[in-house]
Amino acid sequence: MTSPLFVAVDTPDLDRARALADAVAPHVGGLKLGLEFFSAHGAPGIRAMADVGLPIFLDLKLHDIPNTVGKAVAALAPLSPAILTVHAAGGRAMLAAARAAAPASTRIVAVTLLTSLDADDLPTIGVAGDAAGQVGRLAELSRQAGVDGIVCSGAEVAAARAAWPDGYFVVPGLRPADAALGDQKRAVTPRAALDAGASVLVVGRPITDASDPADAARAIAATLG
Ligand SMILES: O=c1ccn([C@@H]2O[C@H](COP(=O)(O)O)[C@@H](O)[C@H]2O)c(=O)[nH]1
Repeated sequence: MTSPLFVAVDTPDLDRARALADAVAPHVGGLKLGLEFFSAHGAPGIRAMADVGLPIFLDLKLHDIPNTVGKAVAALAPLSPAILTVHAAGGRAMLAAARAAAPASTRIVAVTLLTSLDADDLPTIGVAGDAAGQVGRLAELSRQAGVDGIVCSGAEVAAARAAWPDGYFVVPGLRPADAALGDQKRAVTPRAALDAGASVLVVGRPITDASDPADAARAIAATLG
């Protein structure tokens, strides 16, 4: 079975990204490339990373008016990402435009509430209530808009799975028990997220900042088996 573990290759250095990907490839199911890498290398960089032979998760978190997001998704289609992110807060029409513009082979997943935010942050961004409520509302909007799933933290994925049994749930902000949180605030372990119903587990710095990234990826993968 394909591993649900995707490594977040967050670096602007193409040689380092490629070396990291080659090192961890035997232990992961895919590569997540986001704003840091894409801003530095664009489409040619994504093609270079696709040569590793793993599915590519393009985490660009698109958030704009429906026409702009639809055209951006269409422009990205030649890269054939397995997963592409948009922000659920862009609204129903934007989500539907993203889904309509993507190839069938690309899963469109909508970011609900960033895992770097917690209850203290919610009033500062105009959200009343708690994280679970906000994720639940945006998950339902995403489902109704016809996208494939959502991005949420491991703390919300069980409820999301219960409400949307065939949804595709991407969970970042994961940390092995002894790992530094960094800027993540709603972290759980990769195993806990998998048990709660995650489809994809995203792990970055606990692997990429390790002295031996391949061994760190192998150790996390071993907890999932
Ligand atoms: O809510 C979100 C959405 C995306 N991310 C991305 O996942 C990785 C996490 O990296 P770590 O080093 O494991 O913290 C990173 O690329 C984020 O852009 C997220 O963390 N939370």
